[in-house]
Amino acid sequence: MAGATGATRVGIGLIARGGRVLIRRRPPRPGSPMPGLWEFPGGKCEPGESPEAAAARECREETGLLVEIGRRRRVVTHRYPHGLVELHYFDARPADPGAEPEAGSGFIWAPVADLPNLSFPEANAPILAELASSSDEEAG
Ligand SMILES: Nc1nc2c([nH]c(=O)n2[C@@H]2O[C@H](COP(=O)(O)OP(=O)(O)OP(=O)(O)O)[C@@H](O)[C@H]2O)c(=O)[nH]1
Repeated sequence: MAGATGATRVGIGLIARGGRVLIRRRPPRPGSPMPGLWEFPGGKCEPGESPEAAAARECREETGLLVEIGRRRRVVTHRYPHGLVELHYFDARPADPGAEPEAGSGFIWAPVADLPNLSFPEANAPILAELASSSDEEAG
């Protein structure tokens, strides 16, 4: 869905547990940009859908996990060659604290401290810096 700026709004879930977050490599899909980079679960808002609802829906569809969406950490507007996106990043956690992502979904629990060493889409730079600094605080 296009926002007021003409950007495509995207809801993203930072599903965290014990200092780790769920990420996967972007699968190679026909017409889908940036294959091979790591990503958080998320996707475009459907017409009339809030970024929060999109984040919850995409987390469910992509990881198989029912999640509780928490606070909106950050909104980033970024222009890619494939278009302008407005990324809404939400803290999230599995509704069932012991639940694991669906086998075959490709999602893994990555230590937050490792995220700076992995290649993500460039719009993720600010949220990665924020997550890395909060992991430093926890470690210190
Ligand atoms: N899921 C996800 N999307 C991200 C991240 N970072 C980031 O810039 N994006 C961008 O958010 C946009 C929406 O993601 P999407 O997964 O629905 O897009 P897509 O084009 O792969 O999906 P589609 O095949 O349904 O069109 C894409 O432009 C994607 O590059 C991230 O960490 N996770």
